[in-house]
Amino acid sequence: MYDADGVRRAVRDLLVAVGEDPDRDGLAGTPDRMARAYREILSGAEADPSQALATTFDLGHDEMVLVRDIPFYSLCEHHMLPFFGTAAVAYVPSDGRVTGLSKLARVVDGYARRLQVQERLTSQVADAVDERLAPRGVAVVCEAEHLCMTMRGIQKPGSRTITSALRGLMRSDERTRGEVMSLILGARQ
Ligand SMILES: Nc1nc2c(ncn2[C@@H]2O[C@H](COP(=O)(O)OP(=O)(O)OP(=O)(O)O)[C@@H](O)[C@H]2O)c(=O)[nH]1
Ligand SMILES: [Zn+2]
Repeated sequence: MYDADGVRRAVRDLLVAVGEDPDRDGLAGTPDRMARAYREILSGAEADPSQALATTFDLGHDEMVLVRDIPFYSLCEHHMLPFFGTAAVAYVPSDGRVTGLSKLARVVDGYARRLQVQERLTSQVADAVDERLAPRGVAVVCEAEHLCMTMRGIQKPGSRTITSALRGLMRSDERTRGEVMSLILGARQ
């Protein structure tokens, strides 16, 4: 349960702990701003993002559907610093049962808006599509920059992490896997 008052208090304490004056002009509203910002950024934690996939329809389409270049923003659970990039979600419908294209982006958003690691984000999206649509195969690929690796620590700006989660046909059938991976990764610079 998100506790906005608790976040305000904690941010005020944090400002003091880092040697700031929480009452100075620029900072007076910061605890409240951060409480509102975190409510938004972490809003996926209290949701079941897979519900977005409850709406399905029968289009009689049995070939692969791929939505790629879906931007996402998340917070790494180790440092609470942003990691952000793009996700691609592909599936091969069974019985022509498909979902709205925007719903795939909603699922990515929902699982990104919580304290995360990139691997879990990737597999949660794949599992949600797998469970809700019961497709013949699912592939999810996320590519992201982690600020904990670029603005601090090892400081490797420009380094990108790619994670994938494959289910069903996308995992077991070499040709399908090759096709989806080249569609997802092929056009990248
Ligand atoms: N596997 C994985 N690791 C992540 C992710 N986000 C951050 N990390 C890593 O989590 C690790 C935490 O390592 P620790 O040694 O506990 O923390 P640290 O001392 O801050 O580590 P450094 O970042 O190496 O300075 C680091 O190697 C991060 O790069 C993620 O999404 N997936
Ligand atoms: Zn981190």
